[in-house]
Amino acid sequence: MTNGDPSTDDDRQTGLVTYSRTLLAPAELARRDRAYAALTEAVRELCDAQLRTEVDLEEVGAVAAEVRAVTARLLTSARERSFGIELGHDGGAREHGNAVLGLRNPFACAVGARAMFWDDRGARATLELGALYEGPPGCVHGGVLALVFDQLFTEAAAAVGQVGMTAELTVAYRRPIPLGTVTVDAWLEVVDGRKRRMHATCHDGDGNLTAEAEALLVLPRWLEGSDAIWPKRPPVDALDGDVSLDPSVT
Ligand SMILES: CCCCCCCC(=O)SCCNC(=O)CCNC(=O)[C@H](O)C(C)(C)COP(=O)(O)OP(=O)(O)OC[C@H]1O[C@@H](n2cnc3c(N)ncnc32)[C@H](O)[C@@H]1OP(=O)(O)O
Repeated sequence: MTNGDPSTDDDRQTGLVTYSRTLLAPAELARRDRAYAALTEAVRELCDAQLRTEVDLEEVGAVAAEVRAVTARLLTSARERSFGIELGHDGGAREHGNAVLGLRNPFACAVGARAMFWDDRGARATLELGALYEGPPGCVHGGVLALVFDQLFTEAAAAVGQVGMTAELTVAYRRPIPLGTVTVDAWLEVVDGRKRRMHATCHDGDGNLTAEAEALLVLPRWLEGSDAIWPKRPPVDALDGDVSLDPSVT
């Protein structure tokens, strides 16, 4: 079974999680990552522009035709299915299709330098949630925040070597979150066999606590004893300095 991408080897199946290993040299991998990251950012900017544009309808029609032409160009060579998990040379996961942090996913909101980092206690994301993520007028959609919490729990669990799948997720929304900068911190509280109990907070750009979340992650039975527990590491446009995780945002 192959994933349709000649730059990776055959897929490995571990329970439900399918992953592949890159065959590309590190320098070539980095070159490609930068190119795809630039394309993703350009598409994200397009999405924001199309949401907010007020150009006349004739121009809207012309732009729609141009965008369809560009889409057809990209599809002249494309994977047959979703990105999945690809392992890099260091064994780290390249989850480039991930809905929150995927380098090649224009919907992802935790992409880019300083967006996501990990330490020996958990994970933090500092995100710019703009007009594309609106729920209540001028505020972040509650479901988008739940999505971000879910990913942060996975990141925090991986950072401390206690991966698991989300079995339960509870969010307490304490105050509306203005669109703009939000900071989410997640950490492990208790390990009980295959069960990991997690906690997380969300602060707005002014440092106000806006939401808290709890989750139960369970290491699936089929993943016990597997080597598919990958290290976390900075994205391609790596952090430009040491940033330590502090659960209390100041
Ligand atoms: C591994 C990293 C992959 C990346 C993860 C990315 C993060 C995500 O978004 S995950 C996506 C959303 N979540 C899912 O799809 C999970 C779907 N559910 C499942 O796959 C399974 O139900 C799973 C893995 C949670 C548990 O299955 P399984 O390994 O068979 O566990 P099982 O033996 O039934 O239960 C183990 C323990 O967990 C408890 N448990 C399991 N599910 C739940 C639950 N929903 N609520 C409360 N407790 C639960 C059981 O009661 C049991 O407890 P105890 O040991 O005290 O008896």
